[in-house]
Amino acid sequence: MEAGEQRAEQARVDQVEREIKRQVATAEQAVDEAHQETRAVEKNYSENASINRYEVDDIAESRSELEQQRRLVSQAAENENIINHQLRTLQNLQGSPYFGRIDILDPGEDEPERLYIGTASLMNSDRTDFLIYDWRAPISGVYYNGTLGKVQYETPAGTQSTELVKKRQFTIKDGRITNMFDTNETVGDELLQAALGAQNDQYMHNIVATIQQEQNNIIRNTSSDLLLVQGVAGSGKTSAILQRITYLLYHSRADLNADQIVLFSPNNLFSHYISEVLPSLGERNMRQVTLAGFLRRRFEGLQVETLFDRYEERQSEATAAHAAADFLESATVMTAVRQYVHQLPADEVQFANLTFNSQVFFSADHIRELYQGLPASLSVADRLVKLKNQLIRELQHRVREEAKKDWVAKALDELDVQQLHRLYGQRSVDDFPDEEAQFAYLARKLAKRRLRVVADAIYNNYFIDFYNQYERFLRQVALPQTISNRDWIGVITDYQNEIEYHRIKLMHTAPLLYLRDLITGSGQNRAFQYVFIDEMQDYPLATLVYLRHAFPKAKFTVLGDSEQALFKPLQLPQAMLQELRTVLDAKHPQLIVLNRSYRSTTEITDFAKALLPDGDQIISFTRHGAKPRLLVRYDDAGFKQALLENAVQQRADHESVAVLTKNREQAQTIYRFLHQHQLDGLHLLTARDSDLPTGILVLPVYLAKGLEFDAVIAADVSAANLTNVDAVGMVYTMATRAMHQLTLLSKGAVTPAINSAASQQLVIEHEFADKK
Ligand SMILES: Nc1ncnc2c1ncn2[C@@H]1O[C@H](COP(=O)(O)OP(=O)(O)OP(=O)(O)O)[C@@H](O)[C@H]1O
Repeated sequence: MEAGEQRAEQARVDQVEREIKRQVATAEQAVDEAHQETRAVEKNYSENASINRYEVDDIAESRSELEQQRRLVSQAAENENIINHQLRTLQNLQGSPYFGRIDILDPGEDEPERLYIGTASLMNSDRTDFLIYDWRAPISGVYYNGTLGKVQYETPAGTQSTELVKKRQFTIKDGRITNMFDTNETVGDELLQAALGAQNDQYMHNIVATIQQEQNNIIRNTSSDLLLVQGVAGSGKTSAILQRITYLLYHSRADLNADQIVLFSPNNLFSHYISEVLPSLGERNMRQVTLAGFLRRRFEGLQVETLFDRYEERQSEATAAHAAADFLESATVMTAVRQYVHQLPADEVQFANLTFNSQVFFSADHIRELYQGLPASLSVADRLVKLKNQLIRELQHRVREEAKKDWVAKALDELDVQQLHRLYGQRSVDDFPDEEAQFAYLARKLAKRRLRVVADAIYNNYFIDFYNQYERFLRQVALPQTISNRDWIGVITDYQNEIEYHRIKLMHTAPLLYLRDLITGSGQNRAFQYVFIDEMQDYPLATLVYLRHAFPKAKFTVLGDSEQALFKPLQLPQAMLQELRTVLDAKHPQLIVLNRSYRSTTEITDFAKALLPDGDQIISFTRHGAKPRLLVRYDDAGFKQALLENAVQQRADHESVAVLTKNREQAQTIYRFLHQHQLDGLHLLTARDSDLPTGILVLPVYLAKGLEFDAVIAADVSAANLTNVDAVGMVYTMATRAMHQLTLLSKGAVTPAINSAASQQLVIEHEFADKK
């Protein structure tokens, strides 16, 4: 490119940088002012709120004044938030204001228009012109999708046409253009190379400057209610959905906010790993939850087995147990639940006593009688609503009776002045004709307050024993032939025992929750508009059916890589789409397949793809590094020595080195061993951890899902250690976590999962004990 051209572009960058600086200064001042305003109204509010309300003559008036002040506080805080957000967005632009330029010639125009594209929009000082267009603006779609010539792009007003006459890409660092070129492709590999080589911390980066065309299709898809993304490891699935979230938030600002989006992420570490992406784009984070967290909230009081616990257990379980789990995790079992609830006879409902002060308040028999008195033509859920209303009416009656009892008079006597005032609520002494009326009022209020626990219990459906109900379901469900009656009895007994100890296995969670929700007609959240599920290959179908039920209004974006399935056999994307389409009841499903892998060097990807029977479809990105190494040691001491040497060596070269193991126990053993040698920055990561430090991290492979590290040491890939059918998925997942360097360690003969084609991609080193 001509030097003059670069000078002209640099001059523009300088001008834009000056404008950003000016706007940052204005925004900083506005932030200060807004902050002071918030402090002032807060101070006013807290001073007034702390006045003892009972000393104020007119309580009602003081309340409404306080309410008004509270509103002022929240308005001021909201205003401060908005200005802060604007400041952050401007600061993010500083130093690297844009990365692309498109010149477009609209129909009927003589001169092309020049548009610059960055992470956010920026207007000039008199707000007449865009200096930068947000990458999510409709016209920016042309940058990612279009090659030169006639192009179309989507806008809220419909499809528009234009002509793309130039596409230019920039790398701008600290306000200097370090690289710029014109291109006809989506985003040049050169830029991508630079971006991938520059990952230098433990956080995921936003990929906005280098989004690839097929990723762009994921990001800008607004028409599908089920978007299934099947992508090989490191193909940018997670990156693409994070960009998609910011895109959706940008486009539906008026009717979508971050609280209406939920991302199911594979583990707590992952949340930390991606936490920087959205803020770097000026967006608030969506809600994030792990499956374990979601279930924990729905099973309060029970300890729910996690995916990881299940995985650990499955390694040691007999195959008979697998058949039962497979059934309980299938969509079939969910259909059976639906049918069971639909036909649930009144005498089959497992009612429970409602108690108050350890005494039966409403007996199960009484509740059943009420239920049986309701029209059988109603659905179970509708009948329950009516039953609850009846119970509430009875409770009100009981409150009146209870108010006459001695315990109430006694409790009233014991109240201090403040408590008494609170009991009066809106009323005052003068509102009552005589003392008797006053006492009756207070007694009723007190009784009502004490009996609120019963009201809550009614409201929360505590009068049905769902654990028993589910057991009844299990006892009558039609079993597939793969499960013998004897094994099934074992499953039920195990379930009962677990409940006894306040625990529940993961395989029971979806059918049990579904059963509970269908009976009570609850558990659905209609506010959520988008549900994202990452690493979907680890989600049982039954769980997906349940999530569809729990978020009935949401569009689903489901991402996965069946090759990384640590828990189940491989499935083809098309078959998966069909299956999901049914279970998620989707009207406009779409499948997008990503075959290009960006994370790892060509050498690592070539090894990983050779592991898979259909690995040919994986396209490695051309970024070269050292060949992966396989070190085979035939005794424990040699193995440990190799591990230690490698960990130290890799750490000298890299920020993050992960030692990945098959399970928790092996991670602990390795950690203890390395710990004895006092390695710098050594960490053992567990399912509870949510911080992802740099250094040498020892963790089981399932906790590394979705993450990436500069260097990976896979320990141990011996045949003795990796015997299961899922050994291939395991080695594949371990290998594809590495960005730059991969070392495999084997104690003894190597697992057959590393076949001869894969072995050819390795530098192999054997060392026998007697050689040393
Ligand atoms: N268009 C892109 N531009 C720059 N970097 C990219 C791009 N796409 C992906 N990457 C990088 O490739 C790496 C892998 O991306 P990501 O984690 O999104 O892949 P994934 O498909 O979710 O992987 P996995 O399934 O293995 O967890 C990340 O470092 C990401 O920043």
